[in-house]
Amino acid sequence: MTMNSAQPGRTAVQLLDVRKSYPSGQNRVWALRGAFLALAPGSFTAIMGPSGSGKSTLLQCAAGLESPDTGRITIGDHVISDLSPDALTRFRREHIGFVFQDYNLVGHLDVNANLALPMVLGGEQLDPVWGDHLLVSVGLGGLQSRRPSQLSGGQAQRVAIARALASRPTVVFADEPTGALDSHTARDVLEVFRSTAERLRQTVVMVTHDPRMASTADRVLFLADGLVVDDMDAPTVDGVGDRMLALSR
Ligand SMILES: Nc1ncnc2c1ncn2[C@@H]1O[C@H](COP(=O)(O)OP(=O)(O)OP(=O)(O)O)[C@@H](O)[C@H]1O
Repeated sequence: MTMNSAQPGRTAVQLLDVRKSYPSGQNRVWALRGAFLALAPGSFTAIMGPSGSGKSTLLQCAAGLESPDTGRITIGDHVISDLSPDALTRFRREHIGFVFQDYNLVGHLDVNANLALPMVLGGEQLDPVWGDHLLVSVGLGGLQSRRPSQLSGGQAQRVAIARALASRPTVVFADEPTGALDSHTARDVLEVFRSTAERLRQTVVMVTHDPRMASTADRVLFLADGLVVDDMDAPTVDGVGDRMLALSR
């Protein structure tokens, strides 16, 4: 399959010729210059590329957090780039999870309240049995009453992962979810993320700078200058490292 051959409905995430620019003084800087991608349902994909190549912009556009200037973005059967801002917010709440690098937990709320927060903001309740199940799945059973300041970095990121999964989204995006963790904790957290998402049959898209993290994915997409320039199935640490070295030259 080429990167742009998949049809809507048979992919979990599809970008067709997505362009995105930001104002920069009198000019505009092009973060995405015509990005194509098609990701299979249930797949775990890593996005890599040199600094400034457009990884975060791609993730934010695909997750509906930023609007593209032009191009089409599809999640499942829904063309989200055509949705009104209100409809997009509703769609995001129901179908999309997002894990931020710096956890984004609310300091004065305990783990349980942080877990439920996105759903509560959307006017829904988190089923407590499901909430407990998620926390146990990410290895945090019994820590429901802790505040973020009473958690290690790895534990805080596990809460952030559980929170992204709480509404049972079909797709979970993660922007350097292990970037703030030491390598041992990072591997551990990623394994929990992967196995939990696998059990829930979710599609995961993760930006990372680390070839070791990328090599745990089913597939790695490489960005350069706002374009998806390469992809690698069954990645290895050395293979990913070599490809990154070639892109940085
Ligand atoms: N809000 C913004 N305003 C202006 N320019 C932006 C904005 N966000 C991104 N850019 C620019 O768009 C380009 C792509 O940025 P982006 O953050 O998507 O790249 P990246 O590959 O994620 O980089 P990094 O690995 O350093 O995080 C860069 O030139 C960046 O400076």
